[in-house]
Amino acid sequence: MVQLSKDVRIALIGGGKMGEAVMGGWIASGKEPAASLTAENFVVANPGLPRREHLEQAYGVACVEQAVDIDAADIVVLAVKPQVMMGVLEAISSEPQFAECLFVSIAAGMTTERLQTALPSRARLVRTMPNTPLLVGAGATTVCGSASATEGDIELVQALFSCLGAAFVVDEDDMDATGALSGSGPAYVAAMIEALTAAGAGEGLDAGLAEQLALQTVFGTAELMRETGQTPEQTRIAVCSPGGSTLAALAAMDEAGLSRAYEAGVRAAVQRSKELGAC
Ligand SMILES: NC(=O)C1=CN([C@@H]2O[C@H](COP(=O)(O)OP(=O)(O)OC[C@H]3O[C@@H](n4cnc5c(N)ncnc54)[C@H](O)[C@@H]3O)[C@@H](O)[C@H]2O)C=CC1
Ligand SMILES: O=C(O)[C@@H]1CCC=N1
Repeated sequence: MVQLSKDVRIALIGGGKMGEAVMGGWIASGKEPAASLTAENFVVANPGLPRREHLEQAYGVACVEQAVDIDAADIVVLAVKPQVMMGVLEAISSEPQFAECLFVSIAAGMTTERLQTALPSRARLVRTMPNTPLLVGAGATTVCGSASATEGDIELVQALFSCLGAAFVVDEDDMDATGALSGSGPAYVAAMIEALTAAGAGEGLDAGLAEQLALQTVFGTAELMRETGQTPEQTRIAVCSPGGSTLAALAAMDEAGLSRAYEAGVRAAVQRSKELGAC
């Protein structure tokens, strides 16, 4: 098992939604290698004062306005939007405190080749694609190395994100597709719950009840499949009585282009990731 020194210094650049979720998850985690991490191990750089005040109050972490104000770091988590990433890296690339850091990017689309051009020459880099359920310890994160990352770096980052759910090492060529599937995926599932709620309300159900039924159905189906090891196909077939209402529903959904809609959505997200990577 990979270990972290209890004095490890982790800098978070970008204290927004995902940065907070990752840092907060590590601080709260009882799992190795995050178990020993406390607020003392972190410093956050974020230009907006309200976010800094929130993070200081909620976690007791030290916050600074700009990344150049960070005085020391071993690991740097890059949690800014792709549109500002290169500017952030250029501002710190010649700062001596970052010269030998392990950088961990969570940004959509930005390739390790591109990021590495703006990093200090001796810095190492691992790229990840997490998702928002890591807020509740149920994230899905993909991890890939770079030309500069060691096997130990990749193993450490996978282990750290495993503290926040499941983490899978993949080839970098698959990162945009994994972002389009699991990175954006919570939005698709939430949109499905919204659509089912609206459809139930359209059939006369109370909207609050319809939403609770849709949510519990998504949760219960995922639990059922995880606990029994059923495949999606087995789960689907088990619900479909011959000549029954579920088969009628799936046929109508197919006719309305549901699976083509998922294909088109994931393709659009991959395309947009590639555009963001070129920002
Ligand atoms: N929201 C999501 O579900 C996911 C987001 N991501 C990636 O996470 C990254 C962050 O996204 P969010 O947290 O959603 O965005 P966000 O907008 O909530 O957070 C970004 C933070 O960066 C700060 N920031 C802007 N310029 C800065 C600078 N020069 N130095 C330091 N901080 C700066 C902003 O003030 C903001 O607090 C993005 O690269 C995104 O692609 C990855 C997976 C999922
Ligand atoms: O929408 C986005 O660009 C980010 C990346 C994956 C989820 N949110």
